[in-house]
Amino acid sequence: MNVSILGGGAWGTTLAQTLTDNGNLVVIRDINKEFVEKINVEHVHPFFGMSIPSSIRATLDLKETLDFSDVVVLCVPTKAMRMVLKECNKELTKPTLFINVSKGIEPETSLRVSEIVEEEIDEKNLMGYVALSGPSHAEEVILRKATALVAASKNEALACKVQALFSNEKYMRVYTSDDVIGVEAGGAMKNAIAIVSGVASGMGLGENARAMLITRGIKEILSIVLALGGKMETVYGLSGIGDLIVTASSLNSRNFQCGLKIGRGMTVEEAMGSIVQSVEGVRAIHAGHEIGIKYNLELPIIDEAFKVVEGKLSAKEALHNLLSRSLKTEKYW
Ligand SMILES: NC(=O)C1=CN([C@@H]2O[C@H](COP(=O)(O)OP(=O)(O)OC[C@H]3O[C@@H](n4cnc5c(N)ncnc54)[C@H](OP(=O)(O)O)[C@@H]3O)[C@@H](O)[C@H]2O)C=CC1
Ligand SMILES: O=C(CO)COP(=O)(O)O
Repeated sequence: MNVSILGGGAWGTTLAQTLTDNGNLVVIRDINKEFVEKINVEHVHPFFGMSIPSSIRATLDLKETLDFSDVVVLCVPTKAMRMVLKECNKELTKPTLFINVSKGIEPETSLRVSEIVEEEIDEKNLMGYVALSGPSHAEEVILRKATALVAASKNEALACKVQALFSNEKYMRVYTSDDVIGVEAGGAMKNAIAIVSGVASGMGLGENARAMLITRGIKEILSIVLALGGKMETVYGLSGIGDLIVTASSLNSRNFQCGLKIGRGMTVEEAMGSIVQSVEGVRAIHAGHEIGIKYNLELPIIDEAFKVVEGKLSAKEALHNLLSRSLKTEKYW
């Protein structure tokens, strides 16, 4: 098959390799001329520097990319998603399958990517939508290390199509799901908790504190996913707890690194500015806080994290607030 990828950063270029390994032809569109040249001329991954298959082509031209295929992988940061989709809708000439691999919630609207696609892509241009997510550091997938993902769609046939497209017996196993909300919301909110976990490490708190924040963070992710209409079982799966495990305790995670820097004393702006690649979690903290207000959810960790990223509270004060809450029975739903 021909597959188009929008966003040739760490993840987009890595998935291009997997798709190529599976016998597909891939064109990547990126706005960064340097990345495009690295892929086309040097045949190397723009971030990781290792060789990638020479058949992968990159271009700055959106129309050329959309004309290449009726399967489009969305891999730009969520903050750019609406703008990119608006541009796509103007150029599309056929019904297209959108596969979203970005993990975020839109800042101003708190919408998930499937909702942005519905708003921006005309019905005549939309074949369907699949969210593909799970514990998958690009740094490992580019080395073809064993990884599992979940492909979620309201349309079972399309979820199966994406499962077949990305699965590779040597290193990639894809499951299907019908819970788009659960996969998208869990994938976004795990980034919020990964930042919190990084902050705890940066403050010099121990592994006990990190385990506490991750475990109680799962409760908050669950509350958000259920409030938005997702399923509990999805939170327990690859896109929820699975991705939280890989993100909230790894230096490969940009979100964890961002938290680490905040915990060591950088401002949020300094921490974000020092990481070249996309960090989605700060916006996820804002979105989680807003969703909590809208649905009247108890989200102590996310609410304290919100005050920290807003500069209203130090991480130390936030920790004190969390520890001094009224004592209660442990409950998860
Ligand atoms: N890295 C990983 O391991 C994984 C990442 N993800 C998710 O994938 C998404 C992308 O992450 P990742 O690839 O790591 O991020 P990167 O920052 O590495 O890449 C994003 C790419 O999108 C481009 N881009 C930014 N804005 C626009 C725009 N307006 N129009 C077109 N292209 C744009 C960037 O160009 P420029 O450099 O010029 O800004 C860059 O090439 C995120 O949501 C992330 O959570 C999911 C799974 C794994
Ligand atoms: O989502 C990821 C791994 O599954 C990547 O996480 P970071 O964006 O924190 O690097």
